[in-house]
Amino acid sequence: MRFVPTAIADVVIVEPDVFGDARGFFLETWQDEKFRAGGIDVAFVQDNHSRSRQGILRGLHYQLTQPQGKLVRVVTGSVFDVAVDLRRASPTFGQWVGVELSEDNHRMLWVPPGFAHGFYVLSAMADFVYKCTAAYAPEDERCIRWDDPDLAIDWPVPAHATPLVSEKDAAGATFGEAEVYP
Ligand SMILES: Cc1cn([C@H]2C[C@H](O)[C@@H](COP(=O)(O)OP(=O)(O)O[C@H]3O[C@@H](C)C(=O)[C@@H](O)[C@H]3O)O2)c(=O)[nH]c1=O
Repeated sequence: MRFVPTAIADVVIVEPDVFGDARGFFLETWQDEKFRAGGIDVAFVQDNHSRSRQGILRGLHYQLTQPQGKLVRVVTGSVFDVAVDLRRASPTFGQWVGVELSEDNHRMLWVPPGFAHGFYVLSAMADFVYKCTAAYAPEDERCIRWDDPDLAIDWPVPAHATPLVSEKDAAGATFGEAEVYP
């Protein structure tokens, strides 16, 4: 299990050991002691699974007073996954990291509390699964537009294509007007 730092401290790529054999493969997706040793010392209270078609973009989501840390991965297909630092006191406030997660690279991304999160589906279909450190609280949920010009996220969207987003996500706030963390 490797814990690979990203350009934003606290956002970590996790590369599990994948044990392939004649039957297929085996990997650990969570192991308390190993993740703690890797700096991810948290307790999870909810697991989620979403399925999306190619071109779908979900995000950028966060919960304001009940922030969720998320350990995210892809079990079918591939996505471009993004975490945005919304901690005003952070030296990387307003910066983002993007990582391709796929069924082939088996990578996970640790998105700590204090970040907005979203992903764009690169494959025909993607099954996205993740663990959360706080329960879903719809009244606490906030959304920043994926294409906010100040964030300037370099989504790998093909020329002349526009990501497909939910009505809720299309109505997201700008980064400038969004409520953020201290
Ligand atoms: C997120 C969530 C949604 N739902 C319901 C509400 C709604 O009817 C339906 C779809 O919800 P949404 O449109 O918010 O789903 P979705 O756009 O997939 O929301 C997710 O996006 C990614 C990027 C994240 O980071 C997650 O934390 C979460 O916000 O599922 C739950 O019951 N529990 C949950 O934890």
